[in-house]
Amino acid sequence: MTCLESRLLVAHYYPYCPQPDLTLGIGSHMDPGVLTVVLQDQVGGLQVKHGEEWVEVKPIHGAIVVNIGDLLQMMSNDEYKSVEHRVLANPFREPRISIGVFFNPSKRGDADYFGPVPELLTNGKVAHYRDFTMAEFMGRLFTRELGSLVFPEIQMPVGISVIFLMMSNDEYKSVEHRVLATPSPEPRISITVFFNPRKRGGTDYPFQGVSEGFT
Ligand SMILES: O=C(O)CCC(=O)C(=O)O
Ligand SMILES: [Fe+2]
Repeated sequence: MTCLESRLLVAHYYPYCPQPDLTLGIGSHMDPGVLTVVLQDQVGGLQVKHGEEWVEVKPIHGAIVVNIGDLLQMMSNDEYKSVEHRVLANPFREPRISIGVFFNPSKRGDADYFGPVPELLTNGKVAHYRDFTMAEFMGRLFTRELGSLVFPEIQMPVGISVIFLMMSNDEYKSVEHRVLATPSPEPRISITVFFNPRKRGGTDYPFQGVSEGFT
């Protein structure tokens, strides 16, 4: 896969902070690219968010930390999740040093599209993201909220219908949902595509589990 050719090395220096409770070394964020490889020294302070908890990434001599970024989350169609992380302010009397290498695609032309890789969209799997160019991606990078995906709005909600629920024998759940009345002065517009079986004859029983579901 050609999406790691561009590499950016960033060295961080976190000086001793006398009041570490009042600030952070690096605020909560998700790396935008494909992968980040981080080498940290023995001081510590890197944390990843796991559920609602911040978990320390303890320094292990010789070990590297590999972060999944937004692009890999989108290319993997959510098989891998971009990890929210931060660095605490350094309360120790020695500086903390870390080195991050950010891996990104180098193809940045108007015809170079990124998105869920087609190989992952077999067996009826639906793309959670639409394709986008790197120009579009970079354009939104600095306007996103920290700790959120670069393309939150590109994420397409996929509703699982009752028929699909029965065909999957409850592997997938039909999702109850609603739309609030819009409080903003501008109208809200959304477009929904409903996918359904075409065969509707009295003898068409191609849907495994459907008959069971109706009994
Ligand atoms: O200093 C670290 O351990 C992590 C730095 C980081 O998260 C980043 O550069 O994106
Ligand atoms: Fe980071």
